[in-house]
Amino acid sequence: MRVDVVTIFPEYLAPLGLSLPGKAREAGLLDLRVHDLRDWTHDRHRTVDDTPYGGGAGMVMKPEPWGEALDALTAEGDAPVVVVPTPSGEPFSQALAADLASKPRLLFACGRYEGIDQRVVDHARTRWDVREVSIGDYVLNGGEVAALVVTEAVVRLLPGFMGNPESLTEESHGAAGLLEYPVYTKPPSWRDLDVPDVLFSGNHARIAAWRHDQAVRRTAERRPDLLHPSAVVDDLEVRTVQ
Ligand SMILES: Nc1ccccc1-c1cnco1
Repeated sequence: MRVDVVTIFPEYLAPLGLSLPGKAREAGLLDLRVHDLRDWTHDRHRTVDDTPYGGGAGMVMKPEPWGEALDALTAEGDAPVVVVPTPSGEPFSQALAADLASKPRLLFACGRYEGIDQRVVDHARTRWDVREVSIGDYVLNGGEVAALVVTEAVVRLLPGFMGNPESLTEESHGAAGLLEYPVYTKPPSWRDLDVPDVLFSGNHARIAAWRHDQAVRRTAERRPDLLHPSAVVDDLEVRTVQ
C-alpha cells in the first residue's frame, strides 16, 4: 500500500517511521510519503491560508495549493482514496479501517486552521473516492493526528503485517465484534491479586469459553451498543429501549 500525507507540518508524521508502520515499511508492505503543502505555493511567504468569505474568526486554507498538490501527486501511481480528516466526517471505525486496508493507495489531506476551502473536496470528489473522516467528537488543531490514527489502524490490517493474524480476531472491535477479554501474565499473585484459576487449568475449551464470556460481559457493561439486541449474558439480558 502507498500512503501519501499532505500537511503543513510534515514533521508531525515522524512517528509513522517508528514501531508498527516503520516495520511495515521495512517489510515493503507500506510505501509512505509525506509532503509539505507549502511546496505547492509560489509566493515569498509560501502562503496557504486566507480570511474566510462571509467573515468569521480564523483563517481558511486556500484551494490553489491543494489543487496543485493533488494534481501533482495523482499524476502517477494508483488512483488514491483521498482521506480528509475533519470533525464533520463519518466516524472512523474498524469496519472503515478494513475497507481502507483493501485499497492500493490512500492520500491524506491534512487541514489546519478553520478548514480547507470546500471547493477542494468538491472538486476532488469529481475525480477520486473521497472519504471525510472523524476520529471522534472532540476538537483537534489539525488533521495530522487523525492521519496517524487512521494509518496505524489500517496498516496493521495489511496481509503479512501482523506476525500472528489470529490476534486480529480477539482484540477489541476485532472480527468477534466484542471488547477483548482481560489478560494476565506472571507472577501468579501480585499485591494480593491472583490470576483466575481457570487460566491454570490447561483445559483449552474451558479457557476459551471463560474468555468469550468475559468479553461478552465486558462488552455488555461498557459498550452495550456493540452487542446485538438479542444477545443474552447469563443473568444479564441486554435490551435496547425503543
Ligand atoms: N478537529 C479536527 C480539526 C482538523 C482536522 C480534523 C479534526 C478532527 C478529526 N476527527 C476529529 O477531529
